Amino acid sequence: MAAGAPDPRRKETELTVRTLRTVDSEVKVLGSKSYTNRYLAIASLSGQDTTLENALISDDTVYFARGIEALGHVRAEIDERHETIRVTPTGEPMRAPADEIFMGGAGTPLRFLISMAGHAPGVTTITGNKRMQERPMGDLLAALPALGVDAVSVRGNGSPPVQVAGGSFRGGATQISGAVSSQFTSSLLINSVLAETDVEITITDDLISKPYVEMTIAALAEMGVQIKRDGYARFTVPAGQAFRGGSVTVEPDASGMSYFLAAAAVLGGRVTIPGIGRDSYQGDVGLVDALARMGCAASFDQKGITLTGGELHGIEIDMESMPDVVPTLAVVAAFARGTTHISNIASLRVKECDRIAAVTNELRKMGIAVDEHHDAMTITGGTPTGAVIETYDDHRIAMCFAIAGLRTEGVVIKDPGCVAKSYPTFWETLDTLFPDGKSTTFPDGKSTR
Ligand SMILES: O=C(O)C1=C[C@@H](OP(=O)(O)O)[C@@H](O)[C@H](O)C1
Ligand SMILES: C=C(OP(=O)(O)O)C(=O)O
Repeated sequence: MAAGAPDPRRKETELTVRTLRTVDSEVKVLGSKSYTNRYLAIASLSGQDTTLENALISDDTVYFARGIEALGHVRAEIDERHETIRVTPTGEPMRAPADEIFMGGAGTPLRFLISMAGHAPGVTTITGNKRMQERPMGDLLAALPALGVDAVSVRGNGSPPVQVAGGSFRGGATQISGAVSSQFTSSLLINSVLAETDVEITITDDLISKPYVEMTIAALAEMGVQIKRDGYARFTVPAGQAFRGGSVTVEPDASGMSYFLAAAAVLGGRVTIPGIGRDSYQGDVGLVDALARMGCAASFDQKGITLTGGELHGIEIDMESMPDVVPTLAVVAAFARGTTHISNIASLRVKECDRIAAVTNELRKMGIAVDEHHDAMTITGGTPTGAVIETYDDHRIAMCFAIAGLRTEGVVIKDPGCVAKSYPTFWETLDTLFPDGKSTTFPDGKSTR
């Protein structure tokens, strides 16, 4: 849905989700956050005029567009109505801005910008909101000096604010841990393209969230840049490659899609998402197979992805490669017969909130038994009851519990506007599932539209 006048619900303190008997809808979801971030980064380094079509225009991508512009070498023109972002060189070289760059809660953009600032002569200071100032950057900061870039955490705790001394991104060989976030590796891969010499990146342990690195390599290839690799152990970025500009089209967001697939799963209805298929590099498409294992029917064809709900039962699943859809699957598991064990998800503890703790707390409020482990969650399905859901300034907690509210009476979502991080039109899209076009009410029962 094209962004029109901003949805007034973004400013509410809480909303009650209306229940829905069933669903049979085609849902057009917004463009991918991860692809939009990658294309923005690559376009900004390319020296070419580049237009992103079907771009995600949300808090995170707007922070990134403004962050890139702060380095002085490009303009990023956002056209919300047409869902495009046009990146054009200003003709000026990159340079560290005098003011610090504030990136809000945008984790991937902030991590991409740290390495990018390595190309900007002078000292760039990059910070974010309160939660961002707790999120880890240390592995990335430790990997940059070997390439010629000094980057430090101002408070010495590995989190923003970060200061980057740029202008001598030489290249060479570096090492990085892949255990905390794949975004560090993606940040190095993208920004190494402008290094003076080849860059060799050795991953010192097991890389998590691998599909995101595949997405980075695919986005680079689409824009003319090749990466050499030895599996996930070593990547080489050859120097002196020419970028392709022009226009790129962002595919629908697989994490955003998850909420509407979950609606089909919990309501026993059917939802089709056009414009995305099994061949996507977005690892979150894997949720479709997970929901099929839980009893839904899935099909991938020229129409896109269709999920039809069925008798739900619990499963055992390792979700290391699709962390962002863990909260979605956990909510579906609350309605399933038996137990669902989700493993290998320690990275959820350092996202917009501690998502293992948040999902555990909020499902328990709905009367669902959850065992919380450091890197896992065990959910025993049942009949969830209505509750007031805290969302912890985390878009994904708001969106997945909204789906619980389609089936369970009395689910109130606090701070519904937090969806703007990745899905500003979420509530409007949810409206489209309802025959009367209204998915929410104010807590006094008055319809919002
Ligand atoms: O590269 C990306 O676009 C992302 C990588 C993932 O992070 P981790 O690699 O930290 O798991 C994911 O959670 C995030 O929403 C987007
Ligand atoms: C973890 C997320 O984002 P980021 O790390 O980019 O802030 C997310 O969108 O779920």
